[in-house]
Amino acid sequence: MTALLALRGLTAGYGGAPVLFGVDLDVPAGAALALMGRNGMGKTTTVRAILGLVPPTGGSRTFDGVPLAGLKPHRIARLGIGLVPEGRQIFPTLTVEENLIATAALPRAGQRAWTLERVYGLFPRLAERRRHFGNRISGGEQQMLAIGRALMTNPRLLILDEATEGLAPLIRAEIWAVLSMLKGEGLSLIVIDKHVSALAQVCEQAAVMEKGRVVHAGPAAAFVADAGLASRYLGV
Ligand SMILES: Nc1ncnc2c1ncn2[C@@H]1O[C@H](COP(=O)(O)OP(=O)(O)OP(=O)(O)O)[C@@H](O)[C@H]1O
Repeated sequence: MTALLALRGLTAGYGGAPVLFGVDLDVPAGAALALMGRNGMGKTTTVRAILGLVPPTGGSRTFDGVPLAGLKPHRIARLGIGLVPEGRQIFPTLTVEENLIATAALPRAGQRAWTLERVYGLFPRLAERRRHFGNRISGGEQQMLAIGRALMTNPRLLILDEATEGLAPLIRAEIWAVLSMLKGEGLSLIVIDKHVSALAQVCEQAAVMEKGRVVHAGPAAAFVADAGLASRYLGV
């Protein structure tokens, strides 16, 4: 089966300093992949390189069989890759509703479209805060907004970079429940997060990065079950 997203030998860096040294990664359609690794190993850079936000210097990226080389980030996003970026990047001077509308894109044929109502159904707190400015809502609400905003682009693959970082346990649980539901509806996911057991509840696949390469890939449940792997690769 062709992967929805396939990376082969992807290299990238910042200002001539290489960070990715040949990343190989597959995300089959409908699958959820946990992307793990210690700080600074290249997870965020991989995500940024997928979207062309950091220009790759070598290797290949394909999404649904389409080569991404040479495409601008907004074109790549329009193919159906939604990003919930590290740090949320909410527009502070737009309201919750305006944030959701700002990036909305048309669905693909046969896709059940994301609407304001559907996002509010997923996160009722956002409906209550719809007229509040982005910088006047809590961190948890901002994270829900970042997810809702990415969903409004009608993605086929949703990438979440540290989406539960710094959030209270109850809010984290709400976000994990939403991710499970989205996966259940057939959305493909790449999830970067430090909470390994929660990751394994949502993701069936795990990949671990070390120094700009994927050094382990396999079932997430097996990774969690083997304390030696977590200790070796994550230091936990
Ligand atoms: N904008 C940047 N300019 C220069 N170097 C950077 C930049 N962003 C990241 N790096 C470097 O690239 C390497 C990989 O960072 P990256 O953020 O991709 O790692 P990560 O696995 O996502 O870790 P973290 O969990 O800390 O975000 C690190 O050495 C980091 O210092």
